[in-house]
Amino acid sequence: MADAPQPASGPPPVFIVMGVAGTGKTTVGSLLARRLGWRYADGDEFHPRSNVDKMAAGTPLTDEDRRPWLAAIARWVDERAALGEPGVVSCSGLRRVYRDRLRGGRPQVRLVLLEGTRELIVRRLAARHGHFMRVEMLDSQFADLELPRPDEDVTEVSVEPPPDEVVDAIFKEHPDVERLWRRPARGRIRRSARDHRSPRSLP
Ligand SMILES: Nc1ncnc2c1ncn2[C@@H]1O[C@H](COP(=O)(O)OP(=O)(O)OP(=O)(O)O)[C@@H](O)[C@H]1O
Ligand SMILES: O=C(O)[C@H](O)[C@@H](O)[C@H](O)[C@H](O)CO
Repeated sequence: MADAPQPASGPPPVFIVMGVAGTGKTTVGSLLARRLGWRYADGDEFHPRSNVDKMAAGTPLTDEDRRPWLAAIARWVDERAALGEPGVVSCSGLRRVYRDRLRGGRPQVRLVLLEGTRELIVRRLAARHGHFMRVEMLDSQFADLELPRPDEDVTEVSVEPPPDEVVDAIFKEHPDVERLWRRPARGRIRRSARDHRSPRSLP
């Protein structure tokens, strides 16, 4: 991180973008990372195959199923710190115990919860194709969701506006990241033809 001003101490920030399936974690998380020039990792990539198969078959995950997945995401956060790099990772983070596990001993973690009504998310999931997580799973996701209490210091943002505005709302609550941690437009200069395509169509 040669050209970003370093804060007084501690590892660079890592955002964990959370929310029930279909709230836009991938869409918003990857855009947030792109606008900051940071690395993005998708929480779905950390699931063991057995979890993906289970979700695809329409069975909600249990605490036990989620344990190795959360551990793998926590490892990614720790790797960022070891490299001295910031990052963004998505993770549903539905229950408080999961959030505590992810942020425990990691002061650089900033939790962001994406929020939308069931009706809005149903509409978006119904319009999304080719994803293992189907709209039928949404009720179980809302059932597991434990809304953060004020002591958790979670940034809650509505996903009703378009993705760019959702990211603006996150920046508004974290004004230091753009000022201190935005990386030069490396991604923009080198971005591939693929990145020039418009994002997945938004309903
Ligand atoms: N702010 C937004 N406005 C309009 N459409 C959106 C917005 N955010 C996401 N979408 C659309 O909603 C759908 C779900 O978004 P996305 O796949 O990013 O959610 P997700 O939380 O990552 O889902 P999952 O947890 O199942 O992986 C996608 O089709 C996406 O294009
Ligand atoms: O916690 C969970 O129930 C799951 O991990 C899901 O939330 C998925 O990771 C994802 O959000 C679906 O695509």
